[in-house]
Amino acid sequence: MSQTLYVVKIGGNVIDNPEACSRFLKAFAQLDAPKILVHGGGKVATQIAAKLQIETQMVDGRRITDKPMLDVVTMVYGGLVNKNLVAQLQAENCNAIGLTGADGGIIRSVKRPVKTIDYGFVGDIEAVNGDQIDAILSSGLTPIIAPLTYSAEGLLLNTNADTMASATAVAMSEAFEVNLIYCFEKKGVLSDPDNDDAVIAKLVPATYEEYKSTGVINKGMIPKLDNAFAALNAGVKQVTICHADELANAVSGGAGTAIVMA
Ligand SMILES: Nc1ncnc2c1ncn2[C@@H]1O[C@H](COP(=O)(O)OP(=O)(O)O)[C@@H](O)[C@H]1O
Ligand SMILES: CC(=O)N[C@@H](CCC(=O)OP(=O)(O)O)C(=O)O
Repeated sequence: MSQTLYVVKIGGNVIDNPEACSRFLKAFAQLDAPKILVHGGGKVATQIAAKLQIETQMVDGRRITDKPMLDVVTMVYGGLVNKNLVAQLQAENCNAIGLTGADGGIIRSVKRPVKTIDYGFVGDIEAVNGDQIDAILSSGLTPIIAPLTYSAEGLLLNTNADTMASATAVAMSEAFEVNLIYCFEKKGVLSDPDNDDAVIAKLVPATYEEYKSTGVINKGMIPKLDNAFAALNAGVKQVTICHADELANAVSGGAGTAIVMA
């Protein structure tokens, strides 16, 4: 049996809350196996853009990224957020290395083609270099990956962090038993949006479709679950969606929502 690898994604609402983020990083640092952190930061990007009088426009959970917005997300994701996470992890004795998808050529994408909507500088992932990530892990480092990728033409592209986590988990499942954990500010996928304790313990595709059609599952949870099921279908061993405070329990299936095929 191959070794366990944790691929953990942390969302923008937690990153924006210093106390919650610090508790999460402590728990992440203590995971006792090779691990990768993929982070978002959408909320911080929106705040900084507003300060610069750049308006944010989201379509289907994706940010319309023109050149000024690309500059903002590059500074925020690749700089401000990524480097602060790395510094805090160093203090927790986790030897983190901050990377975008362009660093080491780890995640390449293609600029999203213009159909009805022009998303601008947004990338759709084409390839993840699992061997390069494996080499970084083998040197004892923990990659902290920002939601930016690069194209063959040399563009830097804004890329959804949930998708980056899923694609990374899939690529790494050739060499590891990958446990993919999406951490955010709720206890899991809820069967009642008004009740924060109504956590679905196990979510199968049929129930997902039903909750989607009735609107119980909506907004950002839809692409997150599409990414979760895609990862499971492509060889990732375990996928969980949980509260950022419950990472330690979620790795063993003791918290959050387990995403399962049956
Ligand atoms: N059934 C549901 N259970 C939990 N969250 C849901 C549900 N339906 C929609 N959501 C929304 O999905 C959001 C998570 O998606 P998103 O904002 O993309 O996450 P992240 O912070 O990880 O980037 C939650 O903040 C919540 O408002
Ligand atoms: C193309 C696109 O939409 N990229 C996302 C990347 C950040 C992200 O995914 O952050 P969260 O996980 O905090 O939502 C964005 O700019 O919002």
